Amino acid sequence: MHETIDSRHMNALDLNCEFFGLSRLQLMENAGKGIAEEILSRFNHGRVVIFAGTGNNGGDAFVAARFLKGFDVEIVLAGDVKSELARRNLSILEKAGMPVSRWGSYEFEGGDIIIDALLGTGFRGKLRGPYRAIIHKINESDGFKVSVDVPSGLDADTGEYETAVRADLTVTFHRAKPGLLRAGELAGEVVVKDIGIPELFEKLSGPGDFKLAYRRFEHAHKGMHGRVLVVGGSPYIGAPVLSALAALKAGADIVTLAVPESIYPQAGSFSPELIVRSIPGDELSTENVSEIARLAEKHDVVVFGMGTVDKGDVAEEISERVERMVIDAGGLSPSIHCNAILTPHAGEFRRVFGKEASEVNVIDAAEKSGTCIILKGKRDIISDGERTKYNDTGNAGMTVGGTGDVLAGIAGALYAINDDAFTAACASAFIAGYAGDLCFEEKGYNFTALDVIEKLPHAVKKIMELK
Ligand SMILES: NC(=O)C1=CN([C@@H]2O[C@H](COP(=O)(O)OP(=O)(O)OC[C@H]3O[C@@H](n4cnc5c(N)ncnc54)[C@H](O)[C@@H]3O)[C@@H](O)[C@H]2O)[C@H](O)CC1
Ligand SMILES: [K+]
Repeated sequence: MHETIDSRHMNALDLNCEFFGLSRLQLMENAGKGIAEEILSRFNHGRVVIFAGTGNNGGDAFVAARFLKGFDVEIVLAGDVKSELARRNLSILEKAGMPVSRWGSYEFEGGDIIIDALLGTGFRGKLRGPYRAIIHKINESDGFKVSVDVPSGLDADTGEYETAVRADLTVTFHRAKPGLLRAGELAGEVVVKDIGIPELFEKLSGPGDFKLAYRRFEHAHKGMHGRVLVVGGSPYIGAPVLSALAALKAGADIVTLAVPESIYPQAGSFSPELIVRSIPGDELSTENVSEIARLAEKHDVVVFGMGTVDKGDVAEEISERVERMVIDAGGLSPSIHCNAILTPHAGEFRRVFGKEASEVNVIDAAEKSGTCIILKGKRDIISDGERTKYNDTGNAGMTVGGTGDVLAGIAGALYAINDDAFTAACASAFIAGYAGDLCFEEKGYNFTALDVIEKLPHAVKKIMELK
């Protein structure tokens, strides 16, 4: 497990915890109690001045204040508290009669302990408003300075800062932030507090993983949200069509479906939303590689193999000519020469890698093949050899034919807009299963692959609305 966690991944983990039932209010309570514990282990009385910002960093300190019994605590707000969680904890203090002042109308006369809860992982850009002035006041005071999560003004990821609190102690949560390791003296003593996030929650894909991968740009032009080339079919016709439709519903702007001419008429008749191309021959072969590579030039990713049998050799040759692939079904091969996401189920994994489909073997196969593997199952296992996560979304209704093709299409759409295969793979496994769960809620187990595709936009909307 990594020593540090950056802000984006910490936020993603928070969202995942909430999705798995561990609320941010609970995390804030644990964070606040952790701050108080560190203070109580060093002091047993004194004047405490808490400088609080407008977000959850302030919220943590409002919780801490409740545990500082025997201390003379006062709160100074830098501005209107925006975070609902922080506001809830502030109103508890107000009801408890704790003095709360506003920076503008507050005379700072120092304190024994100064708690810096102005800015944490939500700090972006240049310091705005009164923050620079408050930080200077804090740094001038001779109280014992405790920074919540990170010294305010420090970029939690890069460690860069212009004006930042010079802390004696920094109490950070769950894992250290990369910026803290680069901040040298500035952060003072750094203590990492466990805030009760189960280890498995850090290994389970959740909505936070999807939000790390999915983006929609306001001022975008066609193609910016991904151009996916789906190549497959023969002997099966429907499979590559399902992947292509899934890529569209997962947000890709342009999806081209390329199939052997033997099935072109049928494959081309399924949907006007797809650009359909015919490749010479009854079935795919290595002779088609130049044609496929030419088509791939206008696309960000090639999704290959759905509806084919035993086309690993074709996949290998394509992988020498393109940047990025998603490979499924008959296209699976252990020797792919480009960045790729492979989506085998247990049987396919045994066939392709000649080993049992266990977590250890998936990690080993991903490492040796230099690819990212999604081993599909009741619990999907996703690994790029270095990082490994699971996905538990989905249900028994997804054993119906075609859901694997749907996952391959989704992975194509997300890999088209993410350079990191692992990020795209975790997000794909999560949203495919989540869409299946929404289908189950509506229809029970007898839904089909087309139902999952139809549910995708709704699934994405629900996840992106989560704050
Ligand atoms: N899992 C955890 O680790 C938990 C961490 N917690 C704490 O939450 C903060 C992050 O909270 P967030 O609300 O996302 O952001 P901040 O409080 O850090 O700041 C946002 C706040 O500040 C304003 N702001 C942002 N940049 C600037 C700027 N340049 N100038 C002025 N103001 C700025 C912005 O408008 C926001 O209102 C984390 O550090 C932990 O302390 C959770 O409480 C528990 C779980
Ligand atoms: K802080």
